Amino acid sequence: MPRSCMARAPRVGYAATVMTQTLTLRRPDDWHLHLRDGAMMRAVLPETARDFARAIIMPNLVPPVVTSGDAAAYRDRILAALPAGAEFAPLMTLYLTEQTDPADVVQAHADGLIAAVKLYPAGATTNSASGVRDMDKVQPVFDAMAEAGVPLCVHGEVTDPAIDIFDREAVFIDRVLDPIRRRTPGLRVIMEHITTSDACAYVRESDGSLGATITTHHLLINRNHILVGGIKPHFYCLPVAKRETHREALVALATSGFPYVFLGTDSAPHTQANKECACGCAGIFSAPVTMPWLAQVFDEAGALDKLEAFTSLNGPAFYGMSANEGRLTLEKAPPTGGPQQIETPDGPVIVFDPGISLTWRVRGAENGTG
Ligand SMILES: NC(=O)N[C@@H](CC(=O)O)C(=O)O
Ligand SMILES: [Zn+2]
Ligand SMILES: [Zn+2]
Repeated sequence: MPRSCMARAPRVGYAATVMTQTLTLRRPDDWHLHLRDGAMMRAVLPETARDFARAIIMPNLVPPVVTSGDAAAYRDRILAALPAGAEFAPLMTLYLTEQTDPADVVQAHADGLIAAVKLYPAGATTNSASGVRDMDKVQPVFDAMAEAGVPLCVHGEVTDPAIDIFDREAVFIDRVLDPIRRRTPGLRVIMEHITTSDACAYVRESDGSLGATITTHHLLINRNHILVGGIKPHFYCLPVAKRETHREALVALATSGFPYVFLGTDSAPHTQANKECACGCAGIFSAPVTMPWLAQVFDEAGALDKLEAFTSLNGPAFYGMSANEGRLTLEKAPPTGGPQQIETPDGPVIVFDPGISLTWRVRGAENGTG
């Protein structure tokens, strides 16, 4: 990739102080992850399984994971691709369509096959063409989910072409999300990959039925990183990064210890060729470097004591699961120069690099049950 074109961040960088500080956390989980399928999945899966014990697996394959049968087959392909000795559990999701059968959803959840259902407004993001156009058509599914306690993960952006791309998340809250929640009492909702102070304010009002995930990259980049000094396709994702005040609101919320906010990396691999082209795909691949970058963000915010809540405690609590017994240790020391890209048979996938120096690294993981 054209490293010379990578952002030198216009905002103040982090100090590169070298100390022998360590931080041991319960092993983290990733509550929003794209593993894809086939050769790409085999290439990226070890990058998540190394640091994370569990991940919510996004269902936006082509074709999508729409039935319990699809989810079981996809889960088996993931388990078969795990490196020997890896302790990693994929938490499966179903892709909500206007044809989704409420009974299939409820049964799949009762069987422990799925952890959640995913709502993509049709056309909102990568591989969302089969998503929902008319929310009324899926109300019976929402009602059944509320009754059975099945969480709903949401890509929260409107697709109305009249709405500016930077406003699509805030408008979604008012026009779509809040109405769904009002007409479906008891429905547990996760607003995924939030990017705005509007979403932060909305989730802060939660009574426990609404949670939110925040990605690694939205804690580190703003829209200037994408657009100033040349267009940077590796910083392009959806929802698109917003202005700096929004990033600051996200950091404040993530580092606050607020119980209904947790990590969802949205690590979304696309090949370099599919990112660096005339119509580059949305998605940032952060799995290999997420934990060091998060340590740096929390360190800089003076909130290292809140990192474990964000990565390892709040998510399982929201989903009604136990925290992991294993541990992950990070150390404040210069990174050992991990790979800047992952090789796949389809071509390289570039690893997220916000263009400032990284001062934390993962020392290692100790597994435990759970
Ligand atoms: N976040 C992204 O920019 N892309 C994701 C889809 C998504 O999570 O919206 C992908 O599948 O590539
Ligand atoms: Zn999304
Ligand atoms: Zn995603």
